[in-house]
Amino acid sequence: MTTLTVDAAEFGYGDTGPVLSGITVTARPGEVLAVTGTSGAGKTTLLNAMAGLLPARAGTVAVDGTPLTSRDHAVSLSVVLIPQDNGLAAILTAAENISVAVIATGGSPADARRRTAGALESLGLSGQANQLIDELSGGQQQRTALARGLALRGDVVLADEVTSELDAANRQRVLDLLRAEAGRGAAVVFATHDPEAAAACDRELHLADGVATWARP
Ligand SMILES: Nc1ncnc2c1ncn2[C@@H]1O[C@H](COP(=O)(O)OP(=O)(O)OP(=O)(O)O)[C@@H](O)[C@H]1O
Repeated sequence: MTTLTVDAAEFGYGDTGPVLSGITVTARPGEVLAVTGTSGAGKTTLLNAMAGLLPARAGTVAVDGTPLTSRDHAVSLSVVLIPQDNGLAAILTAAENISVAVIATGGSPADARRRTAGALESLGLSGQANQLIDELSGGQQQRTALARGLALRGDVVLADEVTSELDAANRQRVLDLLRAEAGRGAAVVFATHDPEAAAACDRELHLADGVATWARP
């Protein structure tokens, strides 16, 4: 069971002013935490910082008390990021994208085969396993990225706008899968601008004007 804590943190880019400041939030095992806000509010900024991609200018981002130093460090602590832009390799198939990620994080080839098939099936993509990413629709690509994230079985799962291109049935399927991730003990953080999706989460942190407030603590 792993807890990710952001404490009195400030985040920004280059020498420009802060995007977010005074951010304090804990992602707890067994919970789905929604991070909401309008476009540009800083949802991706916060999730990238939680993933170890963006250092805090002030304050800390820590996993079980250990401050994150880099993305590699976060990966070693089982922090999985499902990025907004999918991050899939276009020259690989859907199944290969997932298998490579499982093997890169220490899984055996047999693990990779089993987890890839399971993750694709859970997202309704068994029929797309051997298609190249470029041959998939935007929503299928988004579900493939999610399948890859789920196959990694992270202790912390950061899902950035993973329902933005999905129809209602697939959105519900994804919300159920994020809930299942929490059910196996992961700390799940889900960035979304969709109020209905946020309502399905346990707590909601709202970002606006560079600060965070609890819409539902
Ligand atoms: N790499 C970057 N360099 C400079 N500024 C950036 C960078 N990434 C994001 N920003 C700025 O940080 C602010 C927050 O952006 P961010 O992508 O975190 O918002 P968001 O809430 O995820 O938006 P959306 O819902 O549109 O994805 C914006 O003003 C954006 O222009």
